[in-house]
Amino acid sequence: MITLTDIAYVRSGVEDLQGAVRFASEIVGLEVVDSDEPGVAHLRADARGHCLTFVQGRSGVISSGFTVAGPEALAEAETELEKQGLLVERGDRAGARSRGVSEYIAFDDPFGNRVELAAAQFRSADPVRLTRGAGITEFGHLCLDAPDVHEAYRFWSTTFNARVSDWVGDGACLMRIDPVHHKLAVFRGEEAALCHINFQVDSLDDLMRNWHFLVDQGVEIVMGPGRHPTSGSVFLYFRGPENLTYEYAVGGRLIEDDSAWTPRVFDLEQPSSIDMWRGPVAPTTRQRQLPQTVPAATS
Ligand SMILES: O=C(O)c1cccc(O)c1O
Ligand SMILES: [Fe+2]
Repeated sequence: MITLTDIAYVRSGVEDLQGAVRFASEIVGLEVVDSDEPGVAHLRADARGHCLTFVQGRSGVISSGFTVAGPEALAEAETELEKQGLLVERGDRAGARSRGVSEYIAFDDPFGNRVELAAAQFRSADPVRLTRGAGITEFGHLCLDAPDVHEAYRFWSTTFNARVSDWVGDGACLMRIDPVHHKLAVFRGEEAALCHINFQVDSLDDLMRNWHFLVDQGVEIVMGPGRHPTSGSVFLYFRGPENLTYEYAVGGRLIEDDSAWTPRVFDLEQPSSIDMWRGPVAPTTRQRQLPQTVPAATS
């Protein structure tokens, strides 16, 4: 079993690099990190050197990154994944540098979501300079799509240390890899995709201020403000350029004692299973997974 220690980053292809960066910084509030790579832009939310990277090119998610404990754990993971019959690619130096990690491997999950594991993600000792006072505290979770969430859970819980915290029927599997209620979620979708990327904010005031700010800026609100009965967080989903859905959330339960927690199943047919305040539920947008047409190591 491979132990994931944290989520690390999302890497996304965008046709309009400037537009994507402008939205992520001026609207979402992330810090733009200096980059000397042409056609590549990095954004920062927390102590991670960066957690969101845009690569000029075809629109769609390129990969989702996680960390393991170190180089030995990464080598073991590589062996383990190959033993399972997965095609594992070793990242090269340029790829590692671009990801802000020491070394990494890449593979596709059974549904075609590109997953990367890093031995270490570089931290930055510089204070985060959020572009506006959005109150972002951290990259909270990432959510992938797969046609069968139970099958997805079999993969994430047998190959990795992911534990289901709650189900929303056959529609969503919310998984933890540490006490945070979920850092990884899989939603039912027709094909592999990035459903959304979550940033935690400091307070309910931040979330509500952000909501008004987004509305003022003409940003499409996908859903919320609402409250998830599962994690208990207050959320707001909104749509950025090229179908990248962002979520701000505040709060969210911690599950400190694994043995004391029984995953709950909420009825997918009930709107209150996603928003216990029963706000309007809009279809979420998703960023489709780009096929790996070039070796992952250089993409
Ligand atoms: O926080 C949650 O519980 C949650 C539930 C459904 C969908 C989500 O994106 C969530 O973050
Ligand atoms: Fe979420």
